[in-house]
Amino acid sequence: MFSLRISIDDIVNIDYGFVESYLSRFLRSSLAASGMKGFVVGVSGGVDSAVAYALAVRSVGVDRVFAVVMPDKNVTPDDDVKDAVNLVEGFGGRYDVVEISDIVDAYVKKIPVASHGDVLAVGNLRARIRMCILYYYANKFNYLVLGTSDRSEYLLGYFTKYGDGASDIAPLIVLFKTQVRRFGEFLGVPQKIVKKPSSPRLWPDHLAEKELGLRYEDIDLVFFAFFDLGLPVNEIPSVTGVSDDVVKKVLHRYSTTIHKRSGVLMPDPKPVVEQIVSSVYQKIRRG
Ligand SMILES: Nc1ncnc2c1ncn2[C@@H]1O[C@H](COP(=O)(O)OP(=O)(O)OC[C@H]2O[C@@H]([n+]3cccc(C(=O)O)c3)[C@H](O)[C@@H]2O)[C@@H](O)[C@H]1O
Ligand SMILES: Nc1ncnc2c1ncn2[C@@H]1O[C@H](COP(=O)(O)OP(=O)(O)OP(=O)(O)O)[C@@H](O)[C@H]1O
Ligand SMILES: [Mg+2]
Repeated sequence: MFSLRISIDDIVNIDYGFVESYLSRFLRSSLAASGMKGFVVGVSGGVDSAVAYALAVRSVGVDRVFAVVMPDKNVTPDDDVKDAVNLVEGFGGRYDVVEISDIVDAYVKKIPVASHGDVLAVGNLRARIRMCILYYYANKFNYLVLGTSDRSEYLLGYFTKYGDGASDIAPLIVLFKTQVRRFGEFLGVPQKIVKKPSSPRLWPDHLAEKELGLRYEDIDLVFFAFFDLGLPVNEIPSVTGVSDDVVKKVLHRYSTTIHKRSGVLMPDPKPVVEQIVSSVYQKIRRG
């Protein structure tokens, strides 16, 4: 009997030339259809935004991409700012550095219930402040906000709702995190960034794999087996070598974050509309 085994190599060893031409066409045609003039992107010094930036520059030209580096001096390592700036300067790109700690402090001071001890709420606030700043640039320059989310983070719901999860266009959503790293190498993103452990930097020493209690290699194997191969959950451990506990943990994250990938919860307008329509018909019948 044939027994299927897959490893992370099956996922990461793909044709990145094909991926680039597919995503570049997508960026160019979406930009043309939108009537907007370019892309604005938050560049953090991490791999996702570096790859999104490099892809955009190679797709539409460096003059149509603006990078905004938005450190918070309380949580962003200086090295991240240097990596972000070096990346953009390496492409000859335009950028601003906007330090956000005063903005975060102003919110915390003004909101009666807020305190810096609310680690998650303040962390998410940082992500949402960055979103507001990016949309300022988008409005001002008639640009689209380029999202940086990869498929692993998206399926895990590992992003701030209406923070880094909010954008106009998100090309990397087709690639798992492990693939984004390889794609970064292919696009010429510096090794230091490609190899940097993922971190949202929403609080000091915040590391993605530590917070999740999961490794991206396992996450990507599980999602690939479940969504792309369509395997039943109980077969995933033997096919991927990922333990049953980890498989369940990954899929639990997916199922508890469905609200992050759907629109705003809205009631069906029909019952209210029907009342109005029936009174209009009564009026018509009465002449
Ligand atoms: N069932 C439901 N239906 C509709 N809405 C629902 C809901 N359950 C919660 N909500 C809403 O969603 C909110 C919770 O979502 P959210 O505010 O996003 O907050 P939450 O998911 O709790 O936190 C964000 C997570 O994403 C991670 N993150 C953030 C930013 C960047 C990155 C990165 O990888 O770089 C990672 C961060 O470390 C943290 O683990 C609730 O406060 C509530 O408003
Ligand atoms: N200091 C920052 N300056 C500018 N943009 C930022 C900053 N921190 C976060 N962002 C934006 O929020 C996005 C989400 O952060 P996230 O940490 O997931 O991505 P990353 O840092 O690019 O890569 P990684 O997930 O590997 O850390 C970033 O890609 C970037 O667009
Ligand atoms: Mg990061």
